[in-house]
Amino acid sequence: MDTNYDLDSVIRKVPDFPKQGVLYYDITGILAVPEAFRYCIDRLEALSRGRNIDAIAAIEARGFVFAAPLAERLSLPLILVRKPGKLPNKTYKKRFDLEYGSDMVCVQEVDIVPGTNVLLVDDLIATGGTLQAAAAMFKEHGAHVEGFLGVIGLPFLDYEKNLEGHPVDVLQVYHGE
Ligand SMILES: O=P(O)(O)OC[C@H]1O[C@H](OP(=O)(O)OP(=O)(O)O)[C@H](O)[C@@H]1O
Ligand SMILES: Nc1ncnc2[nH]cnc12
Repeated sequence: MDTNYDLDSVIRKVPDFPKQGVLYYDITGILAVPEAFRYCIDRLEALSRGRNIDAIAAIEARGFVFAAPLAERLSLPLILVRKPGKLPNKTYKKRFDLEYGSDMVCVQEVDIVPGTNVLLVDDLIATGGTLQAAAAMFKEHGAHVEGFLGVIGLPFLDYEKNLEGHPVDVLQVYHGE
């Protein structure tokens, strides 16, 4: 593993996107630098190894980018948690509030296997609302949530409170402007 890559140096900060007053943490700067991207996947892998995980659940869209290589490295099934209207077949749905709006997460019914332990992965955790809704959907249908992983964490938006009860790990924390 590359030791201690400075992720902050490649995360682009964009004021007032997607709306006034939001400082947007843009992970495309990570993806543009192969060593930085590899470092993220190495770290996420190290945080996941040795745990009792049966599947990785990835949150659309930016969460897919990190969860997919992680699932492949761990040889675990990858479950896509998507926005409405994107998944075929029967789906479960859950509405939630975002830092900048509200949205809904969906998963194919066939992808939730009762009794399995699922690790939920996203690029950024702000309020935790997205992961909380996704986790509720898995739990309501009999799966266990093993924990949450993110690349960026914004604890000033209270995700620690909203996701309490399960381990939450992030690689880079920001404490606001
Ligand atoms: O912790 P929360 O307050 O729920 O916010 C975090 C979520 O918001 C962003 O997704 P966004 O809806 O912007 O979608 P995208 O990944 O498709 O760009 C981010 O990728 C997380 O999924
Ligand atoms: N400040 C932020 N930057 C990037 N993605 C986000 N998702 C929710 N809040 C965000």
